[in-house]
Amino acid sequence: MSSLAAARYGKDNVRVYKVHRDERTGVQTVVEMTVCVLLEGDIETSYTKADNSVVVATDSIKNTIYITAKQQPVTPPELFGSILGTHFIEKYSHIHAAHVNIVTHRWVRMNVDGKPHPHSFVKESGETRNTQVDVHEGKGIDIKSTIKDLTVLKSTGSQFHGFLRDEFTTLKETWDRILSTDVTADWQWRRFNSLSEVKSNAHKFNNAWTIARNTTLKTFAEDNSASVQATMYKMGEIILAAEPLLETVDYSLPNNHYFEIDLSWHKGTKNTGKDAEVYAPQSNPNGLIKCTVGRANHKARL
Ligand SMILES: O=c1[nH]c(=O)c2[nH]c(=O)[nH]c2[nH]1
Repeated sequence: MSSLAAARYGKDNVRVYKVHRDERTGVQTVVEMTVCVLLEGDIETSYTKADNSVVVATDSIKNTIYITAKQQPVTPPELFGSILGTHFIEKYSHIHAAHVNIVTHRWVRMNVDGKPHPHSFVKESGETRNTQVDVHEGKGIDIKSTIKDLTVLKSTGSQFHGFLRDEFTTLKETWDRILSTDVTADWQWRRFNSLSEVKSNAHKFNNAWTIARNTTLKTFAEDNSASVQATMYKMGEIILAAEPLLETVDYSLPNNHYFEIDLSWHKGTKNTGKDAEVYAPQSNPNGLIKCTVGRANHKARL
């Protein structure tokens, strides 16, 4: 005998673009996002008894995403996700949770001849702004915001020494190395009790994103890094201190290695240590360093 232990379903990879046209100034603003909505509730019989009467078709879920984007603001994404998720639990009495994931692509206004262009944009690298919104009927709304794939490199100002040495160690200590990573930073908001509470705090979402991004870049650039671990912890501390509604800040940082190349085989060319100029960027393997920074009263899960 088996039973359904868990189930959720919905539409993934729904690509949506919305333009706002300011008729007065002629300035247009665009948002492009990729949305996933998964629903949970009294839907067991659709799996166990082929009962489709409880199924809100994933096609209808996609349509709802489009209609909500038309009728409601799509920024900040945390607000749009909350409005969308709340719609499903209010509209369908047998749906008890909606999980909304939004990836917002970075179309940044072009500067042409030093002036912001009214309707032309450039996509800035692979970086995205994401949010995961989980709306739980009768419990509230959990929101996590994310910066994903913000790729950075510093050519000095990073060290790594004093690490444990034993019979498995070959890595040399360094007081000056290249540091590069693809930043994933998440910040978890304390639970919102209702959609109206999300709405009354909506101005904080863009602000927190700006703080998180600026803090990540500034700390990365300015910290004379003892390790990825020590630098990422400093970032998390600063972000938590700046926004009281945040419970935790998470970082996940691959250490994208750049290896020195010994070129002494060519006419005694010096290219190591203080003479190193030409390096070999590595794609794998890479270090992967993660942490969650919480408040002092936050229970650690180490
Ligand atoms: O900043 C670092 N942290 C590590 O844990 C580690 N391990 C390693 O080989 N290089 C590095 N660098």
